[in-house]
Amino acid sequence: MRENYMTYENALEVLKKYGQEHVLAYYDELNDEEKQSLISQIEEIDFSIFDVLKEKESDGKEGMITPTEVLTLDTIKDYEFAYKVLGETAIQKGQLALVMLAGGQGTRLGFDGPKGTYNVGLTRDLYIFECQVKTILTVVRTLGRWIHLYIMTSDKNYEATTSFFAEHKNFGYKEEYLHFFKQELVPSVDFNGKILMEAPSKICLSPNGNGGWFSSMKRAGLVDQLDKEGIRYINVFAVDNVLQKIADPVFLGSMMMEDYQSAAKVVKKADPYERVGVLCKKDNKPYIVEYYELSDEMRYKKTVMGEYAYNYGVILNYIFPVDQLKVLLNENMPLHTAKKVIPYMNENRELVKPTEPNGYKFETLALDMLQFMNDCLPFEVIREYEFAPIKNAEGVDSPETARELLKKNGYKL
Ligand SMILES: CC(=O)N[C@H]1[C@@H](OP(=O)(O)O)O[C@H](CO)[C@@H](O)[C@@H]1O
Repeated sequence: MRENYMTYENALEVLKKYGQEHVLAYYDELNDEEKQSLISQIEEIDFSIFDVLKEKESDGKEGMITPTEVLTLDTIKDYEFAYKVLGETAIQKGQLALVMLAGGQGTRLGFDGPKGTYNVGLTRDLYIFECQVKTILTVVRTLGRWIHLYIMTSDKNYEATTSFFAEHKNFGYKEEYLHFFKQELVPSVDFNGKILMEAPSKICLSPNGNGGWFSSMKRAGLVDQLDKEGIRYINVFAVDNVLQKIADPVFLGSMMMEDYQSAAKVVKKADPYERVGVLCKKDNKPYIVEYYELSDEMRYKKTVMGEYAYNYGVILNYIFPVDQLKVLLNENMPLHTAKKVIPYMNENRELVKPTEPNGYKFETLALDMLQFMNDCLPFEVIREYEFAPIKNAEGVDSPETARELLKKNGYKL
């Protein structure tokens, strides 16, 4: 068991600050191991959510949403060579690192285990993690330079993920360029904002959403490593899109040449209902409206040319300069709350499984990072070449649709 860095006094102090001392109510009755475990959980908590909650109550101001210009396929083609040279040079200098968001549990996919360990092959094994690593290896081999790859897992799937990589010899990726870190946890609270407990030594915790990836890197001590290595840009991407280009020099070069503070790969939406976040502007700053928050008014709005005004969706593949990400560490990311059924311990120390929602779970979303950047370059990609997400067990965005696209791109399944 690892050493605790936080003491009981430290823990009590933080909890008091947020009116949550009840978390330590049974501390004296716990054995040493339980005591240590409870303090560790408190240490892992991202308490800033309570600050955001307070702000949320007081603000509620809405901004003005407008469409955004996109760097379209045609323009990219015209400048491709120049973008590529610039991007390749930066990668060869070791200025780019990669972050794979692999904390999800694959619930929609109905798959038990880290999503990246899902086997999409038919007659041979082809794991989602393998697809991503192979894509990166192509760039590594072409440019003759290893690229640091950071993989974010949840607390729950950390062991399963690291041992899966070890079992498969990292799919050929050089060990010293491969790093794993855990996503921070946030406590679930009741409707009065009090942290729920599962047992006297166990807080109800859940992962803090994919928006916390950089603060989780910071907490894991990896931001210092970025600085030491002279890494200036981070390409962050979702584990589930098996066709995406990662460490794409053209994408990186376009952001550098056009001098943007962030860049997002986008596709033309397949239809107004496609479940992708829509890239637009809010009060002239980059903004993404997630699909479940998109109003019909925005969904069907047309331009004077008769096209959908909000026609580009993000594929969850972004580049951010490290110095901008550091600035963001001082900001409170917007918090998305969901009412959930959360099993909890009552006053009699019994575990209760409610039938109705009894509290809130919190998440920050990666797409919310964009609004803290002054600008964002929307970079269009061809969906048939770069967008094959595996999210659902069947139907759209399923293993079946991904396989079709993989085959079209020359993969042997
Ligand atoms: C919070 C977040 O980043 N959501 C992303 C993500 O959606 P999920 O349905 O949460 O997997 O991937 C989509 C692309 O596959 C992207 O369009 C959307 O914005």
